[in-house]
Amino acid sequence: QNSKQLVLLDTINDGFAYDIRYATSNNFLKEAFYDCAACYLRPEVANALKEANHYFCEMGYKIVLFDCYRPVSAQKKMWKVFPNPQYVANPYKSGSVHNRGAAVDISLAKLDGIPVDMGTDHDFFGREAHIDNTSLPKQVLQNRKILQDGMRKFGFETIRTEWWHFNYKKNYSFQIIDFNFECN
Ligand SMILES: C[C@@H](N)C(=O)N[C@H](C)C(=O)O
Ligand SMILES: [Zn+2]
Repeated sequence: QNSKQLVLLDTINDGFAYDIRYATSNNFLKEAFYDCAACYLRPEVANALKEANHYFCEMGYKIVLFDCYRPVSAQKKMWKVFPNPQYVANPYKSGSVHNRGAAVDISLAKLDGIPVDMGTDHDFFGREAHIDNTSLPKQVLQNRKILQDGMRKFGFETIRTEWWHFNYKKNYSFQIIDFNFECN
């Protein structure tokens, strides 16, 4: 049942760059807690993201994926380390839109792979990552605007505290999915 609710993004489109942080130790838990670097999403979310990537590609960028569907067990691990609902959704309340296969953590890179400067790294939990923080270099503000404007065109919404996080429009009305990554 669950595997039908989610699709692997690379079976829909191969134009994305992958940097799935929770499959590596380069994340705020400092340990890999995904079995593989996969991006699972609900089909309608995957299709919207494909359209967004096409739009960015025409502008000379591609989407870099940091996180897509996130198992509830992973959300609980995060909450144990950093129980601050401004930055990590509480798995014991409504949970995260990632747990519903309808949120992504992303950035942009140029088509040659050079990362675009967004001012902080993924999962920098502080004021510099907030999208209403205008005390940042002009180029960073411009880069974030390109990302946000592009994503909004395809049905994605921002959250105030994380420039990298986007919820697909129906967000919390999607059911939580309990699924473990299928890895080759
Ligand atoms: C943990 C961070 N990458 C993230 O996705 N935060 C939001 C608020 C979430 O947990 O849904
Ligand atoms: Zn997120």
